[in-house]
Amino acid sequence: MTTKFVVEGLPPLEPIKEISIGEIIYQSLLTHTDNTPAFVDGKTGIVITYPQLLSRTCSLAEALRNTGYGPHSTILVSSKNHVRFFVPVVAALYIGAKVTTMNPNYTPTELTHVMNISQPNIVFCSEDVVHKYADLKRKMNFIEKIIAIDTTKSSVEAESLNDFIRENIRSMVSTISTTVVNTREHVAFILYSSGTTGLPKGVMLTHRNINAKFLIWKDPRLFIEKNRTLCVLPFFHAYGLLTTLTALRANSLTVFLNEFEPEVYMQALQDYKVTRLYLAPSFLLFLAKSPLVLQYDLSSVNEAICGAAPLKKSTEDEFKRRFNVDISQAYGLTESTLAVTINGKTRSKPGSSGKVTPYSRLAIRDLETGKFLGPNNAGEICIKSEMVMKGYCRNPEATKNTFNEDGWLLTGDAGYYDEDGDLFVTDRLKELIKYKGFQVAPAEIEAILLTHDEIIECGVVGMPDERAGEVPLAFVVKLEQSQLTERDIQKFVEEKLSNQKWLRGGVVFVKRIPKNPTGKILRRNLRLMMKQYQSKL
Ligand SMILES: Nc1ncnc2c1ncn2[C@@H]1O[C@H](COP(=O)(O)OP(=O)(O)OP(=O)(O)O)[C@@H](O)[C@H]1O
Ligand SMILES: O=C(O)[C@H]1CSC(c2nc3ccc(O)cc3s2)=N1
Ligand SMILES: [Mg+2]
Repeated sequence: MTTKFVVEGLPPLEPIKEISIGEIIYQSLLTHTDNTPAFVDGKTGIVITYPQLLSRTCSLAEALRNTGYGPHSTILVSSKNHVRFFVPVVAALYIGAKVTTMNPNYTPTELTHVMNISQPNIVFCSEDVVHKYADLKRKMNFIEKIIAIDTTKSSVEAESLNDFIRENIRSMVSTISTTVVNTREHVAFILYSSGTTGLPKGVMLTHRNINAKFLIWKDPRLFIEKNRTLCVLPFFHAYGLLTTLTALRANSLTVFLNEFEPEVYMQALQDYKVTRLYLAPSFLLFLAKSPLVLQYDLSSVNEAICGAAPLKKSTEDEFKRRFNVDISQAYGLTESTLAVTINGKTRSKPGSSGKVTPYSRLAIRDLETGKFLGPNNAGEICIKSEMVMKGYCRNPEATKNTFNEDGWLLTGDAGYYDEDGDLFVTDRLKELIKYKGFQVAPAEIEAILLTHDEIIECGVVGMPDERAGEVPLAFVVKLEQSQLTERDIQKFVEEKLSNQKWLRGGVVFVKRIPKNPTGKILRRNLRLMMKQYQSKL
């Protein structure tokens, strides 16, 4: 296999050590003796300090060991963002248990799908979803115990976290001997991809994957290490989980919110003099456009990090005018422990997702021949990295289909890199619309629709058509008072895009576009809406 047309990552500053992330986090918590907060609930002001976090995680780890849990176990954390969310996460990592997380808003059907993948032995959840897991426990014999993390009251179905710890150790401890693991093989996390295209898959990330991520976040060429972070992203998704775990390792402050309430978000940003914002395009759009933002002091912010989906250049420019901060765009997947390219402090080009990170390599593969292409040629983005997953949990078939014969991760995304090695992500291959042999990118039509003043949100999918194969169909959320018609919108697109991209499938006006917690369009849900629309044609 030629190494020609492979983009090497930034040379690493240090080698990846063979120590568990439980030990790495434990060592950094030990150094943090002053009574400063690790987590603050941005809405209630409730705090857990670093010394409290150290004693709770060590005590819970001991209690888990005393009840038979260890490197053979899988521990589930399923809760809305909470000041104690990371207590079971870190305690599990100390004892070498695998950590899996799930969206507490999942329906029983969705939970059944993901539970059968990771098969957790013990569930740490918020009190409001104990009943869901108690129902599942009656059907799934691998679930042994349920512990509620946000209450002091135990119930028949779930012990409180404090009761579980108190009943299983003699006294609180603030030291632990963490379990030694084979960091290249031992799974640290089983995390679910966003379920944008198909049903979520259980991505297995090893301790070595996470170690590499920690080192990248420590890299002064890319990020400012010490920070005060505001995170409204869900801790149960890779983005919120891994970036917050990195903040813990760096002994930084994480101010979190449970949901995105604009006034609360802005007040927290100002009150806690937040320096780093983790964003997805939908939040960034609000910060760039909303008049509310201008009523607050934004001067503390010196880093804005955005990934997950394409970010329009105009939005990036508007944000920069307001915050006077360059956005660090990043590209990655759950399967690559998130970002493998980062447009970090050494900012390269607007609209680019930046340069390849240390410990990673990137190539662009021709869709027909599979051969790697040179600069400014679009094709499938392929990744090799110390951060690439071990595989999909209990899904060897999907794992095999996700790598090529040389072990490159096939991302399913289309893009190109320029002569400086800066990556530009153009679309997702799985979503391309096939109109008479043309490949039409939904994101391109969506970007045009969003330039219309009366269109708030939109999502484009390919509708089956016996003559053309597929035709673009747009779901549109328009301003309440807008008189826009289907034909107006079709003409708007016809004036701006070439023939194959016209909305021959039509336009459907809807109240909202289905999105996942990081603001990505759930196209498989759009396809279900399309089927309902088609049945009425
Ligand atoms: N900077 C970016 N620009 C464009 N797209 C991005 C960017 N960062 C991430 N993405 C998109 O997000 C995807 C990775 O997201 P994630 O792993 O959360 O799940 P998903 O791929 O959206 O869902 P699923 O794999 O379950 O269908 C990438 O494959 C890419 O399509
Ligand atoms: O890992 C990082 O460095 C941070 C910087 S921004 C980023 C993101 N990558 C993805 C990939 C998929 C997704 O659904 C969200 C994000 S945010 N990760
Ligand atoms: Mg994916």
